[in-house]
Amino acid sequence: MDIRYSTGKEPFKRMTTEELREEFLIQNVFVKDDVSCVYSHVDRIVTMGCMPVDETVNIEKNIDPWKNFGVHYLLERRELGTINIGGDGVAIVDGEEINVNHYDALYVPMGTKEVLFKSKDSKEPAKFYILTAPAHRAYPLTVIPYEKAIHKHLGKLEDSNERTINQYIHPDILDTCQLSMGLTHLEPGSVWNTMPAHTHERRMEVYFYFDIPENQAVFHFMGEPNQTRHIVMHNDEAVINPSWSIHSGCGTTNYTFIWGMVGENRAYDDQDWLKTEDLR
Ligand SMILES: O=C[C@H](O)[C@@H](O)CC(=O)C(=O)O
Ligand SMILES: [Zn+2]
Repeated sequence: MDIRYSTGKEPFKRMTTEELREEFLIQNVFVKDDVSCVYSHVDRIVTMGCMPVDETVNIEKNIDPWKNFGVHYLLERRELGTINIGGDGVAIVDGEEINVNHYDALYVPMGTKEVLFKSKDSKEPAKFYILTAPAHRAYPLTVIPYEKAIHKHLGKLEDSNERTINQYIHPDILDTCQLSMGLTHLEPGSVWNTMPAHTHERRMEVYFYFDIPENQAVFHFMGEPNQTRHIVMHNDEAVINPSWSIHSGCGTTNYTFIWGMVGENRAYDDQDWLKTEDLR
């Protein structure tokens, strides 16, 4: 398993492009009939991708629960959230088949012994983007269809940031131990996400960028507000943002991304807003 031990604010200032990418960038998220897995020591979040095409795929496929997590199965002491950005799919959770169609999310509680994913049509495979984090109790297994998410329309075309924030795993929808998750879609002509930028000292956040056409990219900005660096993101790539880091991107075109947070609280609005004029 790919393990990231993370870095502090001071060494961050001196990191090269390669070092930044090795530490924070997650590539090859979706591999046919396989599961990718990156363990970050930032709040112990694990970022995974599962793209079942011809097979029914067990999320533990590339995991040794005892060696990697010191438990007997992945979710013994963890909760899981996933959003399917591909074709319609099915999750099989401890034997129960659950439809998780395009743009639907699923929350799987701590204590779940087995999670399998499959696609309804191998010509249009499902793509399950997954986050898991340490948990202390089991909340109910919940499907959050796209229609049930909270849809927040924000920004304006004049500021190049007209977008819809779709909150799926959010306190107003369901309880979780620490996971929050949602999907933000930018309108054509809008390229900036999360501007004005913010940090949230109490939570870390992973961004997963997709719907980026070939030969286009998103410049993801991170680092302390007065020490920003960028990572150039291509399609289906994720980036780990520690709590002290801003996380904001500008694309060469519009795009979509999934954000996921874990840490101290789940209050979405507990953000430390920054003045754009103070960014460096
Ligand atoms: O803490 C919240 C997260 O950074 C994102 O939800 C922000 C976002 O999707 C956006 O402004 O476009
Ligand atoms: Zn944030």
